[in-house]
Amino acid sequence: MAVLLQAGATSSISPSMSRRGWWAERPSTPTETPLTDEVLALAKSSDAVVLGAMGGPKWDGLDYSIRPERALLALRQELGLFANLRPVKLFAPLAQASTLKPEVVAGTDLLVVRELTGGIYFGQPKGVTTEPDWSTPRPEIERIARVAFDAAAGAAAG
Ligand SMILES: CC(C)[C@H](C(=O)O)[C@@H](O)C(=O)O
Repeated sequence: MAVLLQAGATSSISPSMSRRGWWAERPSTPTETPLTDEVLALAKSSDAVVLGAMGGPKWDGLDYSIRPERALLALRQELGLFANLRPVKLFAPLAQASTLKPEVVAGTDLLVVRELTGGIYFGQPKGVTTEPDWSTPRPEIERIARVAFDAAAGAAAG
């Protein structure tokens, strides 16, 4: 947030930020949902949501319904954030820090595109079938493929 505020201070963008969520406000022993209706409404009315890393051993014993990552999953679903872009780029000076041989990682520059709101991500439908119903997954697959191919086309164009 400090970086974003600094960026705002030196540009024409003036971010107004609100740090919310139980992990931000009451990180001791939460007993309620990690994403309240109020915080969700705030997220929906915002131009952007910055979500930092969450979770940790401290919260491992919590019931699944109130674990920190439930907020992450709910935000993704409620905001329709289906495309997750995870760039993997090797900075040459860090090649020696990799567990892989430098000659193997040299030049690594790729983008992992991950679907985050569809039935497949949430493990739906459950069970095993020899004749899957593609009516729902097909649009989900097409939209994430479009994001991936657009990114690839953009990268190829330089
Ligand atoms: C919390 C977990 C379900 C989530 C995921 O794997 O989707 C997170 O680890 C991530 O990488 O965004």
